[in-house]
Order: sequence, then C-alpha cells, then structure tokens
Amino acid sequence: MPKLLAPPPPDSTLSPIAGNAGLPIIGLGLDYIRDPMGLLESRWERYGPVSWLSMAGKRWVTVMGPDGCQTVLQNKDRAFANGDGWSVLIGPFFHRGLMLLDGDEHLAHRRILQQAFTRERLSRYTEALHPAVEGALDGWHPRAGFAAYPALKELTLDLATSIFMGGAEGSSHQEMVEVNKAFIDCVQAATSVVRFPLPGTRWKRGIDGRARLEKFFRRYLPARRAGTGDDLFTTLCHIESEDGERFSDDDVINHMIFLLMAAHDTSTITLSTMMQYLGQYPEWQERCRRQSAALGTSTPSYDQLDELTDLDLVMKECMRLVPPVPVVSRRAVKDTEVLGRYIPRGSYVSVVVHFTHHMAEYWPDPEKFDPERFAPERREDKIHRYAWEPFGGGVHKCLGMHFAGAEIKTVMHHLLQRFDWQVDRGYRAPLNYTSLPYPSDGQPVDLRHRL
Ligand code: HEM
Repeated sequence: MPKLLAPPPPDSTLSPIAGNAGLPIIGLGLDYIRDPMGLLESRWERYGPVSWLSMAGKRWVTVMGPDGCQTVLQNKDRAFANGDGWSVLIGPFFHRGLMLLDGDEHLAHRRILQQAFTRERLSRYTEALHPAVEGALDGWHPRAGFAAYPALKELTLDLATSIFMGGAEGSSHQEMVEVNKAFIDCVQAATSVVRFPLPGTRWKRGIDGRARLEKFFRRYLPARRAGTGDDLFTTLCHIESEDGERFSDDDVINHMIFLLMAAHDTSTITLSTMMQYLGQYPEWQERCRRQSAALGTSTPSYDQLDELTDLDLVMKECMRLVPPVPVVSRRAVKDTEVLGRYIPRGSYVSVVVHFTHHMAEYWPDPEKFDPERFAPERREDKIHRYAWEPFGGGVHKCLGMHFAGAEIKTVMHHLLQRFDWQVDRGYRAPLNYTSLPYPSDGQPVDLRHRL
C-alpha cells in the first residue's frame, strides 16, 4: 500500500504525495544502486512524476520528468534551498562550496567566481591544457583491454593540478595518488549508509579525505596569493567582484576543493562514456577524427574548439545517456508544491535528471546512441527546456560548463589524433551508481597507436 507523505492543509486544493520507504534505514538505496532506471521507471508507472521514498537515512520527494525538474530548478518562489539539500549528502566534505550556498551569499560568491570563467580566462586555460594533456597521454601504454576509466581519471587529475592548481610543486607522485583517493573518498561518502565517522565506513574516509585536501591546499595558499600565474587557484586568490569583494583564505580553499570535485569526476565519466561509444561506433570516431584533423593544428585555441561540431554532438549524446550528475538535491524551506503535489517545509527533494534523459516521450528510441538527435535539423532537446539538463538549471546552473566543454574536447582532440580504439558493439558498461556513476570494470577499450 502506498503511504502518503503529509496531508495538505485542509483549505488546499493540492494532492498529497504517495510513495513507499523500502527497507529500514537504507530505504531503497540498494535498489537504486543496482538498477536506477528500473527503480525510477517502476515509480513513474506507480506514482507519476512526484513521489517519495527513503534513501541515505532520509525521506526524499523524487521529482521526475522535465516539468517537475524545471519547477524545482528554476525555484521561482525561492522554496528550495541548495545548502540544506546537498549538506545531508556531501556537507562535511564540500561545505561552503558554491553549490552549497544560498540566497544573497550564493549570488555574491558566484559573482566573484564568474570572473574566473570569462572567455578570456577560458582561452588561457585551454592554451595551458594542451601540454598537460600531451604529457599525460605520453604515459598511456595502448593494448587490448586498456582500462580507459582509471587512465582518464588520472589524466583529469593531472589537468586539475596544472590548470587549477598551477602545479603541485614539492608533492610526490605518491602524495598525488593520495590526493586523488581523498577526492574519491569525499564523493563516495555521499551515499554512505552510516552517516557518522565510524572507523572503516565510507563516511569516515570522506571526513579524513576532506582534512587531507584542506591541508594540501593550505600549504600552497601563500605561494598562490603572492603569485601571478594563470591557474585557477592563483585566479581565485586575486579576483574581485565589480564592488571590489574578494575571497578570504578559507573561501579560496573551500571553493578550490569544491571546484576540483565538481570538475573531476564529471569530466572523467563524460570522457569515458565518449570513449566507449566512439569505440562502438567507428563511423563516429572517424567523423570526429576528420574534423579534428581539419583544424590543422595539434593545439587548437578555445575558439577553434567550436569548430569540432561532431565531437559536440557526441558529447551531448553521451551526457544524455549517462548524465554525470544523475540526481540534484534540494530542501524545501517553506511549504510549497510541484505539479499540484503538496511538499511540506523541511522535505528533502531530489531532481532526477537521469530519468528525464531516458524518457521515450521526449527522446525517440532513448537507449540508442544517436548524436544526430542534437544536430540543427533535429534538435530533439528543443522539445522542452529541461529535456536535456546535465548542467542543471536556474541560479545554480553549472558555472564550469564551458570549461568542461573545452577540457573534454581538448582531451578528445589529442586522443583522436594519437590513438584509435574499438569496443564491442554489444558491450554495456556496468555503471556503479553508489555516488556519481562510474564503470566498475574500468571501461576496457582495445587501444592502438595510430600509424
Ligand atoms: C561534464 C561536466 C560537468 C557536469 C555534467 C556538471 C554538472 C553540474 C550540475 C548538474 C550542477 C548543478 C547542481 C545544482 O543545481 O545543485 C553543477 C554546478 C556547478 N558546477 Fe558543474 N558540472 C560539470 C563540470 C564542471 C566543471 C569543469 C566545473 C569547474 C571548473 C564545474 C563547476 C560547477 C560549479 C561551481 C557549480 C555550482 C554552481 C552554483 O551553485 O552556482 N562543473 N554542475
């Protein structure tokens, strides 16, 4: 029997939200991790676009489909808060990152941070990306069954240390491996069943990871405050809003830790998904390679990357099929409603991007890899403003989306020129949804140097 979350006030025309809790404590967490689409589809059929369930120790109102997602993300009556919504999942690890701030404070920090993502700065980051990508790819040893995911993860961390940090002078390889592990621990702690620092739990590893990251960044802070480099860390130390507001030392560290997290896993899974599908669809790999070669340079500028339109289609389709952030979190700070369903103050709300991206109503043959659906003559994403929403929407829409596009295209440009690769057409990535999705088999591809 479905249970109702809370009755609407007596004079209200709103309906209550139906749902079910699942198992004690863990709720439906394991069902989601095992088969997110299976769980979501069954709930859509049973309850429609707004329902409730238990997960990660809390009751969540789950909102599916572009109409409901739009209402929550646009947040017109300011009923949904980010800080409280995300804190319950990742607060101890990413507190005071931009995504966890709200209201005027969020706006003030976002205004300063925007200065780090102007077109001019993105052009300079892109210039710096090329040698860093080339250096990282020099360490790749192609073979059949090459594990693309861990190699890409290491590569994006290398990029983060050079482009974001301006290098990590004085840090050993072993230390960087530990920093990488600290990120993973912080991200994976999000869905820990135990939500206090009990030794041996994901939560405890996340807390330890945060402490390690803070120590790491604090060590480099004085040098970046005094420096004049083009990296993001130095930029955050110097940028100011139009009113002359600047970041404190703590702000810089909090934003750096969040930005590295925001940039790292999201770009890695996008690249890894692209390698999978380009390996499975050699005609697309060749199309992208031809366009890339037609640029006539191994180090295209930020503006030139716009000419890689085929790669752009593939990137969009891969982010549709595997959205790097499948669920976005909020908390209702007052009584409100979504699609006529009553949401009482204090409710946790999850916006399920992943489901929208696979709805047959909006995406014909939704499981098919079909990058042309984003081509100008089709533009299936135009059917609804929130049909394709990998970067979210509203005031918290991803601040790094243009950086992400530049990084992903730069890496792919170098990969296409250096290597070709194949993946069996029947392969299905065993994606682990414990936190952000990743292929638990390391995403094997048959990788070869191009002759
Ligand atoms: C494929 C890559 C990426 C995807 C899919 C992605 C996705 C998202 C999503 C869905 C949000 C909104 C979260 C919410 O509404 O609560 C977000 C926020 C954010 N992202 Fe990204 N992201 C990507 C890459 C990046 C990169 C590379 C950076 C930084 C260089 C970045 C920085 C941020 C920041 C700062 C926010 C918070 C914005 C705010 O709250 O005002 N992201 N991202």
